[in-house]
Amino acid sequence: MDKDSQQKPLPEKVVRRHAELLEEILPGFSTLVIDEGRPADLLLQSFLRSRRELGSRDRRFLAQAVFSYFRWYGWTVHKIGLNPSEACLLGNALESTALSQSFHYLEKRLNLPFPVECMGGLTPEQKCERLNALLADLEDFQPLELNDLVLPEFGSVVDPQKAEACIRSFQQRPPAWIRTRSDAETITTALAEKGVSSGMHDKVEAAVSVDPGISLQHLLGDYSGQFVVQDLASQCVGLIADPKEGSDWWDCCAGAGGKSLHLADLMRDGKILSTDVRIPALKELKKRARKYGIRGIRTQPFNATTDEPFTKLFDGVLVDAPCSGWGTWNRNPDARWRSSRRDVIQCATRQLKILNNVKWCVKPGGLLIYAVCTFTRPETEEVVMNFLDQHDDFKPEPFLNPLTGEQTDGQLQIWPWECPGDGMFITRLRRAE
Ligand SMILES: C[S@@+](CC[C@H](N)C(=O)[O-])C[C@H]1O[C@@H](n2cnc3c(N)ncnc32)[C@H](O)[C@@H]1O
Repeated sequence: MDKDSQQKPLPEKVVRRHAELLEEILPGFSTLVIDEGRPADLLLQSFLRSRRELGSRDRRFLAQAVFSYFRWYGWTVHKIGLNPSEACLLGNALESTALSQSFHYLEKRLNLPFPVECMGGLTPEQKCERLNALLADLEDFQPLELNDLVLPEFGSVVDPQKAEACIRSFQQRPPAWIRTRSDAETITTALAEKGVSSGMHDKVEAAVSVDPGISLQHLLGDYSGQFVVQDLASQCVGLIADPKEGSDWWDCCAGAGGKSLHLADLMRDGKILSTDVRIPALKELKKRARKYGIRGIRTQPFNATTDEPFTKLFDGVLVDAPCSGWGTWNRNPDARWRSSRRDVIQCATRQLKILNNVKWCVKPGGLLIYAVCTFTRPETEEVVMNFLDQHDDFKPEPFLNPLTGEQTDGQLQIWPWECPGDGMFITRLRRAE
């Protein structure tokens, strides 16, 4: 049941407004996301900026509705052929245990040719079976399959043993993760005092999970320097890099610095050069480092595919490479309709290019860490295999899986359901002395 349905009844004009808002935005959003590849969250942000009169309840309703629309789009629009408002209603029913007042109103306005059942408690397979039974009598109906929830080419670049489990995990929003910078208990206690339940990870000491959609910055304002919002799989990258105290690292695709900040916290007194092609992201990184009182991070624009590598050598180089991002589809349900096998292949080419370019900056005996938030074979094991084929001075170095404590052979695929959270592939390579 969503938050609206737990609160006091909404006035009729609000539920009508919700239905009208969906009718207004969904057709345009569909075109922009599906045909032009624009991210749904940015479209929504921009729409909400243009409609300042909408309150937090309306915003929450729209965000939830838009994301559930894209999450089930493969069945509701592609396969069943519903119009956007109908598809949004069915998408919401598929992930709720009861329709909110606004969706109830929408249901009455629409005239779906089958009964709308709430299936929030069912597994994706059970939902599939139930919908197939409900829709069986519709003219020209083709039975739904789990595979319809992603593009047909999905299976061509993913381990066939894992493909269905991946799709299943995309249909559910994972928790949000915090990396605590002091002790996890202080943060979980502070959250409990605000009535928010949270969980500590049993292996990754700093990691705390909370329900998605909670405004942590707002709730934990007094503790703002003591935690970083960072997905659990992303925290594993820093733990696997395991930088030594006082060492000197280069984070060559640093973005806004999630991993640079983690490396800095882990190494204490070390030095990090954080580079990226995006100058605004580096400015944000600087701002975040100041907020956390972290010194020792220097930023510099750098194009890791085309710029000459530095002459300086580092104890470690982290390549958190630009990738297809398929590992994040449970958080960004529209992203699966904006990416293709072609993107995966292009990303893999760029990833190998980056590794080949920056490897010269790893000291003899130093580390090269390669990470991507995806699980497609061309961007993970194949990139590493191609790199190792060309550079026999680098060898995979075994490490312990931070999530389980089990030994790996130097590379780890974290699947989205394992954290649960983002999927991430991480390799630790040691350069020969
Ligand atoms: C996965 S994101 C990095 C996320 C970041 N490390 C973090 O933990 O927050 C990949 C980054 O690579 C950057 N990038 C893309 N192409 C690049 C290039 N040719 N050279 C350097 N950085 C690049 C993107 O701007 C993006 O910030």
